[in-house]
Amino acid sequence: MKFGELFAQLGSAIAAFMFFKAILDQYIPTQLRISVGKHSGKLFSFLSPYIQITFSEFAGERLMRSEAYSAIETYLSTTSSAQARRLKAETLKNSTHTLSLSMDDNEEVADEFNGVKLWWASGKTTSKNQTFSFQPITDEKRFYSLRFHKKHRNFIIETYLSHVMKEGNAIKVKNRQRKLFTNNGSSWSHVAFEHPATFQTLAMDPIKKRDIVDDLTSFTKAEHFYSKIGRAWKRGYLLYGPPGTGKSTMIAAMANLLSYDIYDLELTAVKDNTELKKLLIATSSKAIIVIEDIDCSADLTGQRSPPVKKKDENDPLKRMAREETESKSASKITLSGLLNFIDGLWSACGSERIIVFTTNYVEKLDPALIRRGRMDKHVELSYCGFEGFKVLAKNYLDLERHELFDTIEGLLGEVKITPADVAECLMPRNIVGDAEICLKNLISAMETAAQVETEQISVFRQDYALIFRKLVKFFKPERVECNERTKLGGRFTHY
Ligand SMILES: Nc1ncnc2c1ncn2[C@@H]1O[C@H](COP(=O)(O)OP(=O)(O)OP(=O)(O)O)[C@@H](O)[C@H]1O
Ligand SMILES: [Mg+2]
Repeated sequence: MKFGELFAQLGSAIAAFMFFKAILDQYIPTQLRISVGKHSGKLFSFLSPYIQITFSEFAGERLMRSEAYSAIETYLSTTSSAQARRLKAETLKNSTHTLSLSMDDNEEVADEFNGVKLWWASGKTTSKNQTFSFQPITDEKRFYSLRFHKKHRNFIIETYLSHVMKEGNAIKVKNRQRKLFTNNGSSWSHVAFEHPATFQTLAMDPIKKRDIVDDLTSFTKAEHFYSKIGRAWKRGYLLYGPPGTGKSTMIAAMANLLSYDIYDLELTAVKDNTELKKLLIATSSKAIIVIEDIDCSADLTGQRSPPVKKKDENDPLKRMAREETESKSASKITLSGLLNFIDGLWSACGSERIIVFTTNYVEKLDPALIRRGRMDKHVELSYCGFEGFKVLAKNYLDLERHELFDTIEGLLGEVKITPADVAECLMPRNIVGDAEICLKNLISAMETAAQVETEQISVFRQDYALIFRKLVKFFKPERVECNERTKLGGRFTHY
């Protein structure tokens, strides 16, 4: 058949179809047609064993993107990148170097949960915008639709959908750019939090480390438990130890482990307890609130001013001085203000928060501040042990073993050296075959420290002997004669 004939036949078929459609449209009433359409849809869904749920990007008239839509989009990102043939890529919010992938319009991917198979499809509806414009503006509404067998209706609605929301939000929290806040008066300002510390790179006793990681992870899963026992969902950590033992590094590792923001509270910049309360209310959940060097941060003695004597009250100068002192002390944070911050009624106005105090002098702190229940976990970060050294050697030099390790283990048992100092010795200085030089540097630093320590002990003992002799001479002069003869002081110097 020639092409011209084929074209003519096709044209007459279309004309015949249009003719019959016009007659049908004219003689069959509109109501009947709509009703037939509706019933055929019902008939189809009655016969189909599948149920469909649609999640619109912008629900109703709201201008805000639907939380459910964006949680689904995040939840499906891994499945989409594995299955969809057409994907959309965009950079994550607040991040220029991380891409997020989602399926393009009109794609479908399959998912499986607890052995139940279901399908997610992406789609969009397009409508013309009513506003006047020379350029026709189209309004696109995107949606996801979920299709599953009707026998799984209850399981999907009650279990699967909440799993999708939870997972999607958890992935979002993990991917988001975290923030490091600092307080300026009663408000917070922030920068991006980009500290790379992790528990893997933290040098400390592995059993202690495991315990802390377990404690933190079970805390994040314990929402139900905390509400069951009637406690606010928060946990207090006290990190103490000498400078350079990794307290601040551990806070960064905690934030990275849990994907939390950090609120670094500078107590000295807070005017009073009211301002402290405002700051607390302004913190979000999934956050670590840190007060570093709590012993130096404020005068937290909790002492009240002594009662005013009657004669002082009559003296105008003394009264003025007292009022000035009182007004000054009213603009300071008190111990009770801080205790309220940690576990007063207001402390429960956010959830999933960790409060961390650090100090070099745990013995200086008021016991009320750090009692169990307030600071639930007390963690001592101490001088570098051999296990800690091995972590640093792996991090800094990529070394898991070396013949000098035995010497180092021996010296670490004798000398108090902080992980910060060990790390400094292990820092490669761009020399080829550097690792051994670094280890030798560390050994000589520890040998020097050991020598200094011995000298200090002997000086201390000499001083001690001198003081002892003076005391004895003061109380029992006749015994000193005897002691001098037996060279008591000299014996001390030979220690
Ligand atoms: N336990 C550790 N593991 C790994 N690195 C550590 C550790 N301790 C210290 N460092 C290294 O030493 C540096 C200082 O440590 P960090 O600031 O955490 O000490 P700190 O205990 O907070 O000291 P300070 O009491 O003076 O605040 C860190 O940048 C880190 O590189
Ligand atoms: Mg620190």
